[in-house]
Amino acid sequence: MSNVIFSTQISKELNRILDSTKYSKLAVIVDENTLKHCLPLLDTKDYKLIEINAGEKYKTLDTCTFIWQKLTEYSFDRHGLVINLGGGVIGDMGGFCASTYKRGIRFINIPTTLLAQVDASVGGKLGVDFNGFKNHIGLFAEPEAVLIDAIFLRTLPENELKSGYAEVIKHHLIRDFNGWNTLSQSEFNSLDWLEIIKHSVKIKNQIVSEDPRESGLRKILNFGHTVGHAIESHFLNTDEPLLHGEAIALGMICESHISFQRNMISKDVLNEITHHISNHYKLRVIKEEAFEILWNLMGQDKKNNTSNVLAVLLNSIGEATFDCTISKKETFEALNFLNHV
Ligand SMILES: NC(=O)c1ccc[n+]([C@@H]2O[C@H](COP(=O)([O-])OP(=O)(O)OC[C@H]3O[C@@H](n4cnc5c(N)ncnc54)[C@H](O)[C@@H]3O)[C@@H](O)[C@H]2O)c1
Ligand SMILES: O=C(O)C(=O)C[C@@H](O)[C@H](O)[C@H](O)COP(=O)(O)O
Ligand SMILES: [Zn+2]
Repeated sequence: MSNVIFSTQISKELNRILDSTKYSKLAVIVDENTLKHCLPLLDTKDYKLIEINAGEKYKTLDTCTFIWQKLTEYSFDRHGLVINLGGGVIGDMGGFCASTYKRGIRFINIPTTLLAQVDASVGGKLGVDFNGFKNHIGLFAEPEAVLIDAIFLRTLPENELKSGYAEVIKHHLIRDFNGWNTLSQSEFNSLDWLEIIKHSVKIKNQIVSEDPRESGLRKILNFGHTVGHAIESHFLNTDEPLLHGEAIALGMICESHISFQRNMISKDVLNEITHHISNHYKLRVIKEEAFEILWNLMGQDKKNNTSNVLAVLLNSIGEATFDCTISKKETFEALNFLNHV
């Protein structure tokens, strides 16, 4: 379970932690946006800056090589400390690089996007994309601490805020029926982000503490991701890539459709979920020729067993079930449903 600290004085809080931690050298990993918008909110001294390119398409082993090269150039030893200042890409990749450098040095996450604050910075899943497959190379390792301050959201573009909101929707759909009723009736622009972040972190931490290495229950945090990751990967290198949360939102519609087809949820529930998602996200038409490509991408999902594509389905709002084998036929029907929402 991650050690999450909520603060409204991020700089002070970080300095307090650094003052009480022994380390030989300090590195801060940023991308061009967090360099501009987030680093100025900290007054940390004596650190080496490692700047990478922003965005999912740089979540690769090549960027890891660059980070490992920098740590080596700066002569980091095993007592070095890394701060990941950024969204989920920096958190996943910076944590992976730290955890593998000289067999592992410590890292602190300072998530600066809604998505990273509600989901990615918590739970210890680290890694990078590989050969077009999401998070294909990685490991589990916990940060020393996760420092969350909603002040970072002030500079976050609206589409990135909405991307993070998809994981909030997910947390409610898998675990919180009452919360969903409130959330789905609220105006997006009047949501209290700090409360939302705290609630999502609580849900995620509860699940992760029961099953840190995803041998069972933790798989429910992957609702929407079997189809969603395939959609995200497929569009990543096109002119119209989707953000992670945007793809997961579409994946949640598809996986809800499969749940409906199996009489696990009613038509009304499917409509309610689809309506809420389509109100917040621009839906994408996926050409039928691409269905087969998506199915092949799903063939590499980390939840699968040797012969089946496995997904998380809903029994009702607030209750999810994992290890459900999904067929190609019902997946294509779900994609077809998505195309006609
Ligand atoms: N490890 C996990 O449990 C977990 C959970 C969910 C998602 N993820 C991963 O997280 C990644 C997505 O994370 P993300 O949505 O944060 O993407 P991201 O890290 O690419 O950040 C989104 C964009 O926002 C910019 N940005 C960051 N903070 C900003 C700020 N405060 N102001 C202005 N701009 C800012 C970034 O530079 C980037 O361009 C995906 O790779 C996904 O697979 C991991
Ligand atoms: O923490 C988890 O467990 C999750 O599944 C959270 C997801 O939102 C996240 O996108 C995660 O990185 C997906 O994991 P993966 O194992 O399918 O790559
Ligand atoms: Zn996700």
